[in-house]
Amino acid sequence: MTMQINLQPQPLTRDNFKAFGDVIETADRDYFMINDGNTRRYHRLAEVDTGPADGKPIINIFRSGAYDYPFRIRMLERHPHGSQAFIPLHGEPFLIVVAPRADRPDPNAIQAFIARGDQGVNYHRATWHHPVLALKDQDEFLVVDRAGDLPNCDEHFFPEDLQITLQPANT
Ligand SMILES: NC(=O)N[C@@H](O)C(=O)O
Ligand code: NI
Repeated sequence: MTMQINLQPQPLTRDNFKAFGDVIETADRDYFMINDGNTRRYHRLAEVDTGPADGKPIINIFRSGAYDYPFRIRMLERHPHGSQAFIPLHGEPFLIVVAPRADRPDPNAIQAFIARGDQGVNYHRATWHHPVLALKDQDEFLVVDRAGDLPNCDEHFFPEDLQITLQPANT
């Protein structure tokens, strides 16, 4: 018998995402002035966690195709040795699907969010998440994560009789 789980994306906020990571945004965030009063510094919105010894923080750009929604979530992944941040480069909203850190993702604990185009996310180390879910085809994201010798991407595929569906966001 197929078990169905429907995910309805909710607006991303600092509070509703804090179990999974950080929201990178300027809205309602503290800042201080630098550069002789010409620049606001929104300081330390998130930290880059590079985990064990040889980890190095790296900066990447992901250019991603967009899926059609509703979209079936067949797997989640995690990075056990470091954080991973996604910052949209073109002001486009995007979707996020996460589950709490655990040996395996709990399907009943999966949550979906929609990020505004002026929000990014920083997944904390080992947070289960779906690979980037762009809403606009070929959208680009600045991605800050970890390079190192240790394998840093665990994938978990859900059983075929578990149908997890990510619904379109109410925009
Ligand atoms: N594998 C990879 O670099 N990308 C994923 O980690 C992702 O979260 O999109
Ligand atoms: Ni990832």
